[in-house]
Amino acid sequence: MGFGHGTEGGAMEEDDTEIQRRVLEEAFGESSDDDGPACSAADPSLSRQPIWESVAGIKGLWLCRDFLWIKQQSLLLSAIEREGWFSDNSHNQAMRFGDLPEWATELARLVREAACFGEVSFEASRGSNSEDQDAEETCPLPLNLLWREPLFDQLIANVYEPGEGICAHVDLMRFEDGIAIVSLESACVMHFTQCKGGDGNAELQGEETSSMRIPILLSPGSLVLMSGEARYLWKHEINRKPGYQLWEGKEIHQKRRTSVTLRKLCKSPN
Ligand SMILES: O=C(O)CCC(=O)C(=O)O
Ligand SMILES: [Fe+2]
Repeated sequence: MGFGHGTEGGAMEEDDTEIQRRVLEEAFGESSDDDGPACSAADPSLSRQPIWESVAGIKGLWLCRDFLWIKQQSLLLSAIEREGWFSDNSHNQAMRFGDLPEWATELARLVREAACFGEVSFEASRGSNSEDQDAEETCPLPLNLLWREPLFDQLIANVYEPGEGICAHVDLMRFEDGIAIVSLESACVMHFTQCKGGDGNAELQGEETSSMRIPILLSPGSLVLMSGEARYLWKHEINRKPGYQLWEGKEIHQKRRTSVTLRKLCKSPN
């Protein structure tokens, strides 16, 4: 397991990989080989509880700011670098389907663990109307999604240079509900805009309802989970044109940003 899986030989390389493996075990805890749920209330690998915030006004949108520690963030980044997807600077996006690299499987395990064990902070989620919250909304992922196998079987890694973003979209309908986005390197603002009519049409690029536009700050190491309305009835976008990356009244200094999106493909009809 782990984010380090060098392919080249050499004592140095092996040492590095071994160190990375040990660091990961300390940082992430050993992964479970059990067939059943990988975590329980007594899981000894749990050394801290991530805090989840729901996003006011958007059902099914959850943010975990402290998902990855700094050390974990750099291990994840180096695992992505080792893939060599972006080494010649000619690509800024890579996709994988089916069997994911080991580090992505580990990341998916951490997403599940965080959703299982994380604590919902109603204070941090302030602004959301607690009366509107039903029982399902106290878990960042509905249980039927949380325990599906595999949790994810598709990944996209995106690298954004300053000024680059992603235009408003709803993820394709060929992906199931329950999407995770992990942010690395630098912060950005992601905006959510409600889809007109809310019929969840594939790849909506169309009209929006009035001015419902909700920003969330994606800091490095954070995790976003989208399900239900957030996944189907809201578009998300990252606009890094000058003037759009404002947080608490201040323009965010733009640097390179890397993200990993994890999704699950819908079963194809036989
Ligand atoms: O890079 C991100 O944070 C979002 C990526 C995304 O929305 C997508 O690939 O569908
Ligand atoms: Fe997306």
